[in-house]
Amino acid sequence: MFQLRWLWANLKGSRAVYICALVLSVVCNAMFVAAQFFQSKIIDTFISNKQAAENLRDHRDLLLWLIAGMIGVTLLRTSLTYTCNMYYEKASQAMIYRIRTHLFRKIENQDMDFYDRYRTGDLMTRLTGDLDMVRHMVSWVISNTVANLALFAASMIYFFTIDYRTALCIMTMTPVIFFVTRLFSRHAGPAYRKVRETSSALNTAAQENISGNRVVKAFAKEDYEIEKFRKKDEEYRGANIKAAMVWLKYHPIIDIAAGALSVILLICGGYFMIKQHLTMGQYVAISGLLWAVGNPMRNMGTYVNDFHRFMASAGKVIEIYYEAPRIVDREDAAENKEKLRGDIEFKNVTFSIGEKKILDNVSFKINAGETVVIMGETGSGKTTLVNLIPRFFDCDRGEVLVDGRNVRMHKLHTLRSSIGIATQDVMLYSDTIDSNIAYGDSDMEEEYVKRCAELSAASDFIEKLPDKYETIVGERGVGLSGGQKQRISLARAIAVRPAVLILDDTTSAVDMETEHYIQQSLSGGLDFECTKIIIAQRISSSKNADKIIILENGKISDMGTHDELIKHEGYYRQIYELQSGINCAAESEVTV
Ligand SMILES: Nc1ncnc2c1ncn2[C@@H]1O[C@H](COP(=O)(O)OP(=O)(O)OP(=O)(O)O)[C@@H](O)[C@H]1O
Repeated sequence: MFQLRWLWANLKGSRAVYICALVLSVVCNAMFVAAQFFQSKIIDTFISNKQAAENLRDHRDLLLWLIAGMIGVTLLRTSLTYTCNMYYEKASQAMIYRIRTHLFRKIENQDMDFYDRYRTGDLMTRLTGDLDMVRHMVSWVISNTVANLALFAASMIYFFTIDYRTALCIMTMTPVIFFVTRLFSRHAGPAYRKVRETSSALNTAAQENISGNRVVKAFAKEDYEIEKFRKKDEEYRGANIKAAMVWLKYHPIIDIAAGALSVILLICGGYFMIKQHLTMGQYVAISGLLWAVGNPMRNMGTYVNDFHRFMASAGKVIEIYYEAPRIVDREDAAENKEKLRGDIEFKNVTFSIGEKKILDNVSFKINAGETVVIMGETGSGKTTLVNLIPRFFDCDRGEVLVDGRNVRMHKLHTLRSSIGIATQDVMLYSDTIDSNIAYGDSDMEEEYVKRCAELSAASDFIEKLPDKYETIVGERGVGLSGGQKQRISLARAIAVRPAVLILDDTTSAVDMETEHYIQQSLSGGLDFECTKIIIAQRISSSKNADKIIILENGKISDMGTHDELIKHEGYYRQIYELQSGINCAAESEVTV
């Protein structure tokens, strides 16, 4: 079974501790039999024996030894059980720590399309509930199954040493339990897979609702969302009930079979006692240990239940565990230690998502230090185009070159750390503004953080906040306006002193005056050289650009400077006329 082999592989480093725990667990359970052995000796020699009084007088030492043995075994068992549980806990926690860290690293290093395929709620379920189930398997299910099997085996061996006839009668119930458990196991698997699926859907619904609460409120759709969540909750409840019903259907049979053991012992044990195959002490010993045979039978269902829960959860964890990103460093990638310059070239680049062609034969060149504005209708492929530069995606045909080298031949870390991006969808971490700007660089000087905030026109509003740069901005920057969040995001992108600065509609939510200030800062205020690629819709952003690229349905329909583009009919001139109120055609007629 792959899941179990995977568990074993992940126990690396803690295997010795885990095996010790398993052995201790077997020893502890076998000790129940030892205690019963001392008890049966005491009864047979000092209670039910015809010479009990003489034995008590003549063999008092033996009695004391037997009592000491009983107490000693119990004390030893208790302390060993404590050690054993500690070992289980240590091994399982170490294993789950390793898996969790590995999983998180895997998720962090996935390609962009991974996040389209998996929903956040589902990934969270895998990292929490599913992992907990894996730990439960190691620390509880396996340990208890081994303990119960040891208890069952030790008791049965003891019964056989006492009287094989009585032991065989007790054993008659074993095939019944085995058969019922197998039948139950076959139905439990699908039921628990369904529980797992519905739990993930429930978590996703909750997560999406919490993070999208503002949309819900804006549209006054609380009732609609509550109803949607209720349905998911109902499905989850239904799946749980179904899974429980599977167990409840078989449980009475197992319970009856385990309960029948007492009747069997009463009838058969009584008969063999009359026939003098069994002494009173032996009968009491078997009777006293009957729970050790009955309980494992009863518990079998619980373990099978948990085993199927584990299989469903482990399957989900393993899926991510072995998920490999396609965009990785090539072995022959250049070991470029120096900062990139920022020359960019697209050579006949074509890129599709599924069957849909997003970029079609795109070619252009940007020299280091230039400012290039990309414009085009919504959905024309602007974001996709800039996403190819840091290799968020790889193009299907053609080449994307940075500093004259194909991006596939750069080390990913070198490439991406040379690019600063302020994305369309601003994400601020639940941390201080200072930490959001100096993202991941705790050594960044406060003065430099402030300088970046100034350049992005963020310092004025930050200074007015109660804790200034130490103000905590909530998840996704709750408490800040869209424009304020955009400016912090821009400061974060500048702070890495990138060779290429990509701004994807970063100033769409700021007023014209602030936008003008930001443009001035970017063109003359940066203390480092960088190529600026700006996706924008406003002519004010593109007027002074070295180059403007117009995208239409994934193709470059026009390219040039502002002055060149307004000279002829096209998308840019249309936008220019619309935004400035100037009619270019009429003006040129007047000039002529
Ligand atoms: N993950 C995806 N799966 C499928 N199609 C996608 C995906 N991402 C983008 N697209 C499609 O690719 C096309 C280009 O998207 P892109 O985001 O690059 O456009 P855009 O010009 O930046 O648009 P906007 O101005 O609205 O941001 C769109 O038609 C979009 O539907």
